[in-house]
Amino acid sequence: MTWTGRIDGDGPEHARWHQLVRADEPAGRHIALLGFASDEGVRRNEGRVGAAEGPAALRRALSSMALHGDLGDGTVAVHDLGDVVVEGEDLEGGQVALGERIAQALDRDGNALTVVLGGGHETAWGSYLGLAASTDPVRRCGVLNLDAHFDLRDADRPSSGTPFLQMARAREAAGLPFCYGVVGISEHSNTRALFERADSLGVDYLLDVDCSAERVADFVANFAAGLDLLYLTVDLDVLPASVAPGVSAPAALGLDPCLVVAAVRAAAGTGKLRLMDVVELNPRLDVDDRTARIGARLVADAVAAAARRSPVG
Ligand SMILES: N=CN[C@@H](CCC(=O)O)C(=O)O
Ligand SMILES: [Mn+2]
Ligand SMILES: [Mn+2]
Repeated sequence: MTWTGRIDGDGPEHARWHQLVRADEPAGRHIALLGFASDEGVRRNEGRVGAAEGPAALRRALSSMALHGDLGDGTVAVHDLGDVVVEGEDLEGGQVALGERIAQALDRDGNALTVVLGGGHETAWGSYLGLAASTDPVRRCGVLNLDAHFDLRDADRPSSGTPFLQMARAREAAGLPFCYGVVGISEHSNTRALFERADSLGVDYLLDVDCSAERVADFVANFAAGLDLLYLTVDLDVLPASVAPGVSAPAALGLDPCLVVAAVRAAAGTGKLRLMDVVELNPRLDVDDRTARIGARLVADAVAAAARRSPVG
């Protein structure tokens, strides 16, 4: 765990993440952070590996960011639970371990938000396992994905391209609805078969070319309206390649970062956000840590919003 950086002083007015993140279990209200060091999903999906180094790069980018309000004065703690590491090709074992750690984090008294630092988008299946193990099944959960891709691939084995089809099938097997929304879909990066699968599953989506501040805010509000709990998953390839070069599949167009910030804030602003992950950061491909920095910024925005709110049950 590397939490180091600039120090301007000890008081809350100088607070930065590296000064306040702790590894011991907090007694009161807190945000939990957990890394998923995994390359195996992207490797299986024929992508460019390196996402296993994502959690460390996101922590480095968060380290010197300023903390305000209840986070800055330590009233709301940030608890770093370390990393779940995928050993060799055992992605499934890693996802089960991640799910167990997430469920424990979500079930701790005072947990305001749990944030997972990926890993490729296979991280999302571990996130789902954790949410499903922690949550009363009658509660209405929704999965909101900010992504250029549906990741609804039907493949021989799980990968970074399959997590949301895995969720759809698990929900169907349990007799539960699957509420899945995606903001930022690129027509050119998803085949007709994937659009047809999305339609057959009743997926709500907003195309990249149709995203404006108003439409993104409306989409998130409408998606969350009928839900009790929200899980937000952010694939950094939803951003333009100039903003997020450090991903396996950079976007030719992508969403303006202000729109992605607006979507994250809208999701956190519903008061229903319990779990978030940021995925697909590949530090080997990054330029000046640009991708890590915008990923950290999105985490920081969600964490700040969660710290301002009462815990969601
Ligand atoms: N998580 C990755 N999803 C994309 C990758 C596409 C690509 O590599 O070009 C997908 O499988 O569709
Ligand atoms: Mn993607
Ligand atoms: Mn994805």
